[in-house]
Amino acid sequence: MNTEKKPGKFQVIFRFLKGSFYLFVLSLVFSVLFTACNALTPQIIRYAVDHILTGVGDSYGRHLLFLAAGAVLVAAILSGIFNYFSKMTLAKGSENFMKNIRDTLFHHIEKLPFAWHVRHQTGEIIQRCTSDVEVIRNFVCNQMPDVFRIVFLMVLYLGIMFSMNVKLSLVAAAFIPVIVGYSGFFYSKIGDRFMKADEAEGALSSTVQENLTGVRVVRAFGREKFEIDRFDERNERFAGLWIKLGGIMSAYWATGDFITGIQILTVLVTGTVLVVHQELTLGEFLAFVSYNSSLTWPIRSLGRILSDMSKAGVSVERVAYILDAEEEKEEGKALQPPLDGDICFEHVTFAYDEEHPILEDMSFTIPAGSTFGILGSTGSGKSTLMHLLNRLYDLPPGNGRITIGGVDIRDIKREYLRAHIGMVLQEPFLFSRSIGENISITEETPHEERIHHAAEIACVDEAIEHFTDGYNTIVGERGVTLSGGQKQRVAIARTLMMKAPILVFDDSLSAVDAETDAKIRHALKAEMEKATVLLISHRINSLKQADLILVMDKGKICELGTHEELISQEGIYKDIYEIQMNSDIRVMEGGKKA
Ligand SMILES: Nc1ncnc2c1ncn2[C@@H]1O[C@H](COP(=O)(O)OP(=O)(O)OP(=O)(O)O)[C@@H](O)[C@H]1O
Repeated sequence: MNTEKKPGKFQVIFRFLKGSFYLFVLSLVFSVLFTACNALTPQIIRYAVDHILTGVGDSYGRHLLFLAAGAVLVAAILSGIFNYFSKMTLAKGSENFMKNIRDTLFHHIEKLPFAWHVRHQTGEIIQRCTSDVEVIRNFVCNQMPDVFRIVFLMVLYLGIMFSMNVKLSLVAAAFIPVIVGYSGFFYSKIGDRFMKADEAEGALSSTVQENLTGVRVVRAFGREKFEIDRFDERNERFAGLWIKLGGIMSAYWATGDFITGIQILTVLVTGTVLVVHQELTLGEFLAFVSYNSSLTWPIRSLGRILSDMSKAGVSVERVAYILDAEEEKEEGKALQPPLDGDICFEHVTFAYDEEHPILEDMSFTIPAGSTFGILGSTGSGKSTLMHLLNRLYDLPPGNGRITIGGVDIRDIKREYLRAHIGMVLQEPFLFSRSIGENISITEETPHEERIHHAAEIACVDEAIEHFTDGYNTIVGERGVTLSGGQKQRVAIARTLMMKAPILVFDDSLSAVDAETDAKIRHALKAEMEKATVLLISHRINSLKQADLILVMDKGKICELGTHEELISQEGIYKDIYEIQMNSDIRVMEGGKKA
């Protein structure tokens, strides 16, 4: 059990502030200076009204007026400069902060075990890495500095206001808890509605995404009307939720404006009375009104920011969930032995979860340099054997062992093991890059000749040269669409580039016609003479040249032998052989008649 104490929410955030914390501090210092400069202007106005206005007719008065105008100008220039540096350092700090989060998340996700990726939906992970990270960015880079700035502004302005007139300040300040409380309460109540609208947006965009990626299925099954109706229904729900929200928000703004209006009105009336009673000078009154109106917007937004900030906690938890997931650890001896020996499965028993055993007590040996065929019904556990061989999953202690050249693979460094086992999967994944880049993905310095040679062995060179851009043709959404068979062959070429001593073909020729399949296998055998080849296939024709063939069913070994041995005895292999031979004959006869 992991006894390490999990970091608290703020610790999670602080680790990303490394290297940029000083920028946030600088930004706050500039923001303080900016606010202080802004606070000067009403004081200059106050002085001008109380001391200059009466004597502006004489030259001394005019001199003072110019000084006051100059002071306002200097305050405006300084405030502009401080504002610029405050925003600039904040932007720099924010980008560094975001870069740190993105780097950490991506590097961490790359190192998470395969099982973790299987258990989690890609969409969910992407949402945590985008939307939740955005909420955290907003919290750290906007909301926290805003709260600091607003609180400082309130303390400074209220301090100045109280120093001018306590009575009027008490009247103005009495409204602050009402305004902050009102917007805070409102946003905390409306939060659920925003969440529902966000979910509706998610549902709407996933409908669009599914339809774009699954356009062929939609057309082939004539589901356009159904999909359009589904989209319309979701679109309507989404629009409905936002219209309702729009109504509620309008009421909120109107009520907020009303409360603020009442506050300004009260300050105006009280201030006028105080001026009339000579408890306040005209200049002080004007400065007071100016400070009061400068406080209105920040105070109104404070409640919203505070209530929004509570959402960041959930997002931090969602991102921390990914960061807390344990990376793949090397627990064995991390050896790097030569991998050209026999591969032995010894009493291998395995289950992905406790309830469903997948492999049961499987023991067999794959002689070094041989071609080893595996046949079995779907779901019988063939790919699982390969997951174990590649250490995508480790065999728990007591569940048997797998050795290569006598070394338990749990003691072989994962990275090394995987770099020496070339895997070609049934549904290969190609990156949205050029075909050449896809083939040479494992090469530090791609070599054109080697790329072409690998493509030739995989029988895909002609097809590639047929494209206008040849090996520079981009694969995927931005480029050409390769057929299933072409993709499989590009993936084979990619694996051949590894020059791995062990090659696994997991039903990876299923989309290739029988003739090309045979051609590829012969070329492969000639090229990779010494390699141990594991060939998983449903086609007897592909398997029959193998040195040994393992037949499995429901996670158990049923038969093991050469093609000749297996067809000379009753069993699954012979049954499948006969079915496939008969259907081949029927196809040939059909062809002749036609
Ligand atoms: N990562 C996984 N997590 C949980 N269960 C899995 C996982 N991979 C496969 N299984 C389950 O294990 C069983 C064996 O799957 P496996 O892919 O090994 O079969 P297979 O013989 O290769 O099938 P096919 O010929 O259809 O590819 C199946 O029931 C499958 O649902």
